[in-house]
Amino acid sequence: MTDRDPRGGDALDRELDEALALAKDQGPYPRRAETWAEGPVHRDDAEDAEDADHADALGNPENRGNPENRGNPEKPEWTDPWTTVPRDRAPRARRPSGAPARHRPATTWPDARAIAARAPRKAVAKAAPLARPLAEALGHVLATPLTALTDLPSFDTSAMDGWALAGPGPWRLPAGEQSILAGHAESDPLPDGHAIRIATGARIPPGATAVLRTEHGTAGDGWLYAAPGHPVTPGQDIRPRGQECRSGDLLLPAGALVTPVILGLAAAAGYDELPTVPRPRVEILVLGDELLREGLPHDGRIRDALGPMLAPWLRALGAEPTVTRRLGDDAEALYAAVAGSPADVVLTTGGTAAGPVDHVHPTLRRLDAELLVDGVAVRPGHPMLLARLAPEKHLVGLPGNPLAAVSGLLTLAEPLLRTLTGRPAATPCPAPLAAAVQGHPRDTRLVPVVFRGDEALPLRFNGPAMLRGVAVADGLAVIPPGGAGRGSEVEVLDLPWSAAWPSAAGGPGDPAVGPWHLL
Ligand SMILES: Nc1nc2c(c(=O)[nH]1)N[C@H]1C(S)=C(S)[C@@H](COP(=O)(O)OP(=O)(O)OC[C@H]3O[C@@H](n4cnc5c(N)ncnc54)[C@H](O)[C@@H]3O)O[C@H]1N2
Ligand code: MOO
Repeated sequence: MTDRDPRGGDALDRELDEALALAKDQGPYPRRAETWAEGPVHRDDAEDAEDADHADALGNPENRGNPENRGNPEKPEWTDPWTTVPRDRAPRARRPSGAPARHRPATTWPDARAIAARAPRKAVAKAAPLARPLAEALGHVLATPLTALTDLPSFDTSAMDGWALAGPGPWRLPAGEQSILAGHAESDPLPDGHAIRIATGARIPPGATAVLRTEHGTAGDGWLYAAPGHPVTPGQDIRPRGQECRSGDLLLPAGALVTPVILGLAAAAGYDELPTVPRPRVEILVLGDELLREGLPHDGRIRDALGPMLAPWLRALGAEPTVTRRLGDDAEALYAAVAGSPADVVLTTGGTAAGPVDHVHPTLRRLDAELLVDGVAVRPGHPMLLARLAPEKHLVGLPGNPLAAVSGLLTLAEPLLRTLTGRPAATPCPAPLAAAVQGHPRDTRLVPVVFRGDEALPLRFNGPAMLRGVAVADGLAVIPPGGAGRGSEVEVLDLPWSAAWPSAAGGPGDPAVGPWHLL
């Protein structure tokens, strides 16, 4: 960090000292040294100016800030990506005049995730497992490893419709229309040189050495002949007992999130119910007087984009969203809701910054909460926070801008819930970038991408207030401070449903794809 900072190490060291002194002065809030550990990053005028310079370098034809440059690709229009005020009218610093400076060093993005992952002192996963019928287990987390209760297949099985045969041909067929069908009990042994009709999934009779597919054999006059070009090899088209697993084999580790496929596998392996982790309960508090629950935006009011999105997303992370409450900008209502919440995790949206109706910090102070993360060096979403309200009760404060809230969800809520549910971290999934991505000088960026072949293609509509890019994304690329060139390998955070999108998004003509610019 120091290397990249144009102000030099001494200035930064001084700032860190100031920040630490300030932290001590602030008493119990924040109480954790972790919050300050990764200085010296804090918002100040100099950094605001850097943001502005950075935005200059990007250029942004999406932006209609400067009418002089409209439509001129050589001279991109400029706006401060955070305030969207054109440069000629933008103040150099975003801090409201007269407002006290908030010198809180942001936690680095990797540290923020690590802090969130180790925040719970006692994983909910350690509680006694709940046995759930398969029909109710979807989306829950396995409390114990899933071991096979049977061999699979549980008997030697015909893989094709045709004839079961014993030894080399031609083969004698039984008189009449005898067939062995799926579900039949074990049939009589098949003598050498004999064959019998068999269906896919039926038990192979004792003595049979292979299956000949219907289309590869000719039957007539009580004899079966293999068609020319289709010699029979021993074992062909027989699925031997235990081919997929033996009884007692480990099929899945504890901590796996139960998907539709896992329900199928568990049923095949003999389960009627699954041992699941009790889900951490999450209460969602949506803040903002401006938010509408229905209809079109009007009179400066906008639709609540987060209320509908968060509960299903949390469920996909193995949590139990108990209720979504819209509290407006009412400090007392927020205090009462957080103080009285019986949930394991309270998730707030909006109100994390320093505006006149941003009540999250004051509420946490009032509750004497332990602030574990107070701002993260990530774009979008830097005002996100994580607090401990009680030994086993946490609050994740998501910023109000919708993509910033997604960033907070992936940065803080996902690791916290992962630990609470006893799930392992996903294996990092690096992919080469299909286009260069401009970075923030010192913050990590999370940018929606789609996979095209092996490459991650950055999407447009990636501004903090936009969901249009992430709505069609396969994941969010983690762009390190300073940016990443075309072809450079970056981590891509998966979205729980990304497999549903491979061909739907990013095709020719999809406006979500390029030309790519940071918004
Ligand atoms: N002085 C500063 N102001 C701001 C800073 C800063 O560092 N200093 N950071 C900016 C950034 S970045 C973000 S992100 C926001 C975060 O603000 P809050 O968490 O306090 O969120 P709000 O002010 O309540 O809302 C921000 C924005 O998002 C809209 N919003 C809120 N909730 C929803 C929702 N459920 N659905 C759709 N849109 C929502 C809200 O109307 C605002 O437009 O602060 C910046 N300011
Ligand atoms: O605009 Mo803010 O970066 O967190 O969304």
